[in-house]
Amino acid sequence: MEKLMIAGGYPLKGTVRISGAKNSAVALIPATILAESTVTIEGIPDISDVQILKGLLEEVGGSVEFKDGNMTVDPSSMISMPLPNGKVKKLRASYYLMGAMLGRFKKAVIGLPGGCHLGPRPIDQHIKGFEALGARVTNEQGAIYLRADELRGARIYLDVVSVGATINIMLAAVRAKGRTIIENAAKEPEIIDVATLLTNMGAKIKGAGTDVIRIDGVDELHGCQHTIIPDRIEAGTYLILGASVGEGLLIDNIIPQHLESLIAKLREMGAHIEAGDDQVFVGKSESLKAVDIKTLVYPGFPTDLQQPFTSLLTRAEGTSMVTDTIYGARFKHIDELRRMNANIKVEGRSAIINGQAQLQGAKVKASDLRAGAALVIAGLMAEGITEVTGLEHIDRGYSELVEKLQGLGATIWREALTKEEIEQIKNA
Ligand SMILES: CC(=O)N[C@H]1[C@@H](OP(=O)(O)OP(=O)(O)OC[C@H]2O[C@@H](n3ccc(=O)[nH]c3=O)[C@H](O)[C@@H]2O)O[C@H](CO)[C@@H](O)[C@@H]1O
Ligand SMILES: C=C(OP(=O)(O)O)C(=O)O
Repeated sequence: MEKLMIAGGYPLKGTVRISGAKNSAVALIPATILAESTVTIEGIPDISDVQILKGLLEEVGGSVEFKDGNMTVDPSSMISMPLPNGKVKKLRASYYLMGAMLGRFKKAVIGLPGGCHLGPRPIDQHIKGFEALGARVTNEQGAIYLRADELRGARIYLDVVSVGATINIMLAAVRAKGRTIIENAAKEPEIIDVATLLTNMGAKIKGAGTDVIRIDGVDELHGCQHTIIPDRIEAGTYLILGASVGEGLLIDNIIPQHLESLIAKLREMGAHIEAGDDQVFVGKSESLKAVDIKTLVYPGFPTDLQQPFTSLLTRAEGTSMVTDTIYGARFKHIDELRRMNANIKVEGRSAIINGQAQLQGAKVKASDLRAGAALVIAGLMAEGITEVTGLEHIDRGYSELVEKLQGLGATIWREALTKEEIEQIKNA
């Protein structure tokens, strides 16, 4: 077990290249199950969620190679092996195995998903969609059993705009007989990315990226080659870092349109941002003003950037309010930021941040992935040394974090935990 050591208070400068999108990769990899021959995806990030999904595809008989960001999956000898326990519980996105296996094999047994603890993460809309397509769905001892004699296209209205449900229903519907219409669909870029892969495999999908998606089912899907989109959340994390402690940061391999809500907020704070085609430059910010943000479905401000953005707001002049309408309990990073001298209080779904605090290095714990990113940013802003534990969360979503930050001039390294520290974590 390791911790991150950060010597804060020094400016960062230079270019950082963004990896492929975690939240696409975790859906694209299960989607390969639907093909009858080899699928290659370029630009897959080397993160633990990806390694776990690779293992799960192998468990069901797939042959998977993952080297230099290219993942090649031969799904031809896969079988519908039940996956009620083990690795599936380690990540949220294992729920995409439900849609993909149901689409290909018309049956699946998948344990209820894990992932970051952000409060309740229901999957009722996924299940409603599978049932509408003709599947019988039961929950038996913590695993979801799905069976269908055949899948038939249906009109499905999502009661809640959900990225997960939109993608999962799409995965099953591409192999249903006839037309499926998903109404009130989510519009996130990752949905378009998954639809592009499926289309490359021979699926017929129209409207991905809008709130009505039409899918005409096909009998067979074939292998193909696909390049993943850049990770807008990783890119946003570095943009926030650039505004906090940057003296000129160039973020490379980014789609600026995917981050309009963040860029608008950073500009409103007074940050200097220049957006190009696939690069964004963040200049040194002398003074920053407080702003309010509210997380919303895309193209609103992403919930996944709310926590890193909170760290930045601690140095803004004035009082800011952060409201998370997607995951109202996504505030576990706040206690840790307080340990670092931040002046923040939580009221219901909102955090109220009184700036300008000079953060101080401290021993803190990442409770989830983006809380980890928030603490790394805070550590780089703080005076003195910050020690961050809970790296297993950060490793789920940030490829080569230490190397990328070192490349920008940060003093950051990983260190083995002492026996006493391991004991303390076990007893906590
Ligand atoms: C809308 C949104 O910002 N979604 C983010 C959320 O997706 P994630 O897939 O976790 O969440 P969804 O988009 O599916 O859910 C959005 C909201 O709908 C609710 N819900 C969802 C499914 C369901 O069956 N029933 C239900 O009530 C959720 O509790 C949540 O409040 O986290 C992902 C990883 O952090 C991000 O990539 C997504 O961009
Ligand atoms: C919460 C996240 O991941 P997951 O939904 O996979 O837990 C995230 O990407 O911010």
